[in-house]
Amino acid sequence: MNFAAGPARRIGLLGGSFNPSHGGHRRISLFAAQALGLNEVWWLVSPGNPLKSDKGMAPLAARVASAREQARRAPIRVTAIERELDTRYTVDTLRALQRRYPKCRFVWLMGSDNLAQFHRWRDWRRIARTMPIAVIARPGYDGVALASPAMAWLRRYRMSAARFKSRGEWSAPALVILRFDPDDRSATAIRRDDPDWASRHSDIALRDQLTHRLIPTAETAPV
Ligand SMILES: Nc1ncnc2c1ncn2[C@@H]1O[C@H](COP(=O)(O)OP(=O)(O)OP(=O)(O)O)[C@@H](O)[C@H]1O
Ligand SMILES: O=C(O)c1ccc[n+]([C@@H]2O[C@H](COP(=O)([O-])O)[C@@H](O)[C@H]2O)c1
Repeated sequence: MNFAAGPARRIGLLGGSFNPSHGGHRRISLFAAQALGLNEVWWLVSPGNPLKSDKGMAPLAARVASAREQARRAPIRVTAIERELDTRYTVDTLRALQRRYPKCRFVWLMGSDNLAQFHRWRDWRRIARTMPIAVIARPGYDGVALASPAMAWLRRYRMSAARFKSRGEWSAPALVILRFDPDDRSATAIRRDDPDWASRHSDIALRDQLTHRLIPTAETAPV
């Protein structure tokens, strides 16, 4: 990607299954962008969460299509770049992204449900040393996240969103907890209420495939 000379672009990375994507993803991304002073948020639609079974997981193309729909007209890029990078573990993905986009500054975004089990991720301390982390409060998970093994280690690196936003350079580890009017939407609830969501998105995915946009990378994805 070519960037004009000038200050580094500040990018939030939200990895997820997006099975399917929902308004909560959009809302937390826009909120994080505003609170942290980000230029963009990139959604990394995961080929497969290493801790989740494939059972009930819709095809990647349908999940990407649902994410595109949610990201419309927002400074959010939808990518399935892990497929292109051939990475599955976040630690590997983040290293590869930093190598590929040296002019970007990245912050890893996740909901507090993921902080609660972050200590189970491969090389999670290395992830924290690779880039700052911002955690978005999620109804029902904040207590368990704050009491989690990862939080016991991360809390010494905690800083306010205002301090983070005003910093020219970012360093890691750094942890920002973002609190806002919590959003209780979840993909689990959508799958329960609308089990056929993926078949509708398959048509969109097929059309995208025909126009060679099935799996957008960060370069090709629309802003
Ligand atoms: N309502 C929400 N509030 C805060 N964070 C959220 C919310 N929904 C999703 N996230 C975060 O967005 C990222 C991607 O989420 P994901 O695609 O797994 O959706 P989900 O709703 O959590 O799915 P599922 O219900 O299948 O677990 C994760 O870091 C998750 O914690
Ligand atoms: O790297 C790991 O060990 C790891 C373990 C669990 C989840 N992740 C990543 O966490 C992100 C959120 O996943 P999910 O399924 O909760 O939306 C997604 O990018 C996954 O690839 C990563």
